[in-house]
Amino acid sequence: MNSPVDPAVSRQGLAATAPVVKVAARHLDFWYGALHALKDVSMSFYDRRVTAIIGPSGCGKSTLLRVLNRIYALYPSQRTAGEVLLDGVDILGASVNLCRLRSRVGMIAQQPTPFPMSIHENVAYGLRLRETLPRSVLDGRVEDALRRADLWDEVKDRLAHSGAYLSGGQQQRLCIARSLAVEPEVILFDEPCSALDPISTQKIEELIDRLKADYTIVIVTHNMQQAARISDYCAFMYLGEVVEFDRVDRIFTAPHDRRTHDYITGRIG
Ligand SMILES: Nc1ncnc2c1ncn2[C@@H]1O[C@H](COP(=O)(O)OP(=O)(O)OP(=O)(O)O)[C@@H](O)[C@H]1O
Repeated sequence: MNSPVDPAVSRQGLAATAPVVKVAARHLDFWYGALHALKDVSMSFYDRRVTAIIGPSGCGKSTLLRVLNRIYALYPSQRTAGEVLLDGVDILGASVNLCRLRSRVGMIAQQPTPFPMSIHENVAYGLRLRETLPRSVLDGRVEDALRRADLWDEVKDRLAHSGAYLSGGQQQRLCIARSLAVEPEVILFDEPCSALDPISTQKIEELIDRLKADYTIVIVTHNMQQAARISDYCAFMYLGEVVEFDRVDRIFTAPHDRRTHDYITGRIG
């Protein structure tokens, strides 16, 4: 069940259309060994909305994503303090099933990373790990994920071919299909277009716009036009802190903090 409407949003008079909090970081700190990379981060990510995270290089954007699906837990020297609530339940707790968490919170990396296997197997792989399905059902789920990732028409006649021979943009959509196949609720995009040409970028942006009807989406981007085009909310990070979080139009037209203003006008970063 989802958490109640965020009080900060209600206060802004948005209650009639206020979205529901899906993920909430509360007083979150993160360390790479001795390096304090996230400092007292508190912010919410809303259901069926796109939230962009912007800020200069090294400010902690990717680190925040890595905490949201606990990928950092693979590295013993990396640790957190505080809470990250997913539907109100802290995912940083010791009892959390990390495999299940990473199905619920999918991650799309900067560089497309298809597995060294066929297009079909790329999408079927995660499904097979989770459940044993008859071939016809599995094929149907693979087709559905590829359709939702806007890739089906381009690959339906070569599902047995290697994913490595697709274009960069197609590979990125294959990775999105792979994530969608295991039925996530939240999708984290870490600069998903930085390695893509403008047409492939446009396709991914259109896809994200459609996906937000069903998912909570968080996107890290260096491209402020992209943040303005596709996000509903935006967080500006600086030196490990969330300096400002608001509706994207406010961030870009009337930021409250001088540092946000300086970043979006190109004075820092
Ligand atoms: N694996 C790691 N080990 C140690 N320090 C790291 C590691 N990854 C990132 N850092 C450091 O943590 C801080 C935040 O890095 P992070 O990658 O989250 O920044 P970012 O805002 O995503 O940067 P960019 O926009 O350049 O990708 C930086 O000081 C970075 O050098």
